[in-house]
Amino acid sequence: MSSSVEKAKKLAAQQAVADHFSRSFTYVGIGSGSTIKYVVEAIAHLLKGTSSETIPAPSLNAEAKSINQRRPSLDYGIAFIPTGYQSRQEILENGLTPVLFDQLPDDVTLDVAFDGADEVDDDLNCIKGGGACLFQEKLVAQRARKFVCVADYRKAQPRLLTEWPSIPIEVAPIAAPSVIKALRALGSIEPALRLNPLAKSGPLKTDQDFYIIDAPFGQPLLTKSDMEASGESIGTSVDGKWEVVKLAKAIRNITGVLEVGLFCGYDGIEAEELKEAKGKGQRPVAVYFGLQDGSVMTRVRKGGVPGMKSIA
Ligand SMILES: O=C[C@H](O)[C@H](O)[C@H](O)COP(=O)(O)O
Repeated sequence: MSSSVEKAKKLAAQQAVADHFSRSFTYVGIGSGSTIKYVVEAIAHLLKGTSSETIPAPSLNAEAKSINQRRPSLDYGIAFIPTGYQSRQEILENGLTPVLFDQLPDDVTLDVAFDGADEVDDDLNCIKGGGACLFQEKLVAQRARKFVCVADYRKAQPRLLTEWPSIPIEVAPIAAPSVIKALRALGSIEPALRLNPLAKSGPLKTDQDFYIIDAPFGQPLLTKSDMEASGESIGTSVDGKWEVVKLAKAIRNITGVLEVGLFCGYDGIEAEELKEAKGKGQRPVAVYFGLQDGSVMTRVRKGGVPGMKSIA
């Protein structure tokens, strides 16, 4: 990987952490991939020199106290919720405390969740799963008060499937052939089971021991703005092109699909569009892109983040 790309990831991560992380937080979601490691490093750097003892007891809410009682070693009073094996390792290697998603008290909402993305459109819909993580990432993102993405300049595109070639889909192994058939019927061109880098090892397995199918669709996906411009409503397609929410819903409805790597949907509309499926989509409130010139570009949800200018 070129050093300019790595530098871009790091700068974006540092800016995202500066804008969206606080020492007073109790629950922080940590995504997967090569960019998230810079987020964890930036958080650890910020927390360095702050011991758990220096956090005044009243700043911890009831749930945190309860976790602390069960886990006296919760460093800095913050539980970091991983989205898979690599994510957990990043948390541990930076001296922070992972708490698994299924150990969270029922009524807890994460203060923030950070993650990477493979491609982000103008409306902040994302493709994720390029590194075979998407199911736990969606669980964690949906549980967070705010979901923030961090990426390098290559990921900023006007529409999804502009440069990123396909949509990652996590499927039950036994259903892989029938899901591939169903994806073809939806118009996917040569959907393929993702193999291990060492092909003789067979299909790549996710953290859930499921498979990933990568599904190309030939044309960029339409956004809400496209639908408004064409006078069509969200959830329909225009000239045979898929609108992102409609496609996410159609893929989720295929038997054998655990989750689709489209983090999408629009406030008020996403719930309606996706309620027959397995939950609503999830767009980030803000995406930070590290640029080649050493600056950071931010796309923010319309009407979106307290204290931040809305530009998307
Ligand atoms: O499966 C992987 C995750 O969705 C990643 O967050 C995504 O692929 C971005 O990864 P990276 O930061 O390595 O570009």
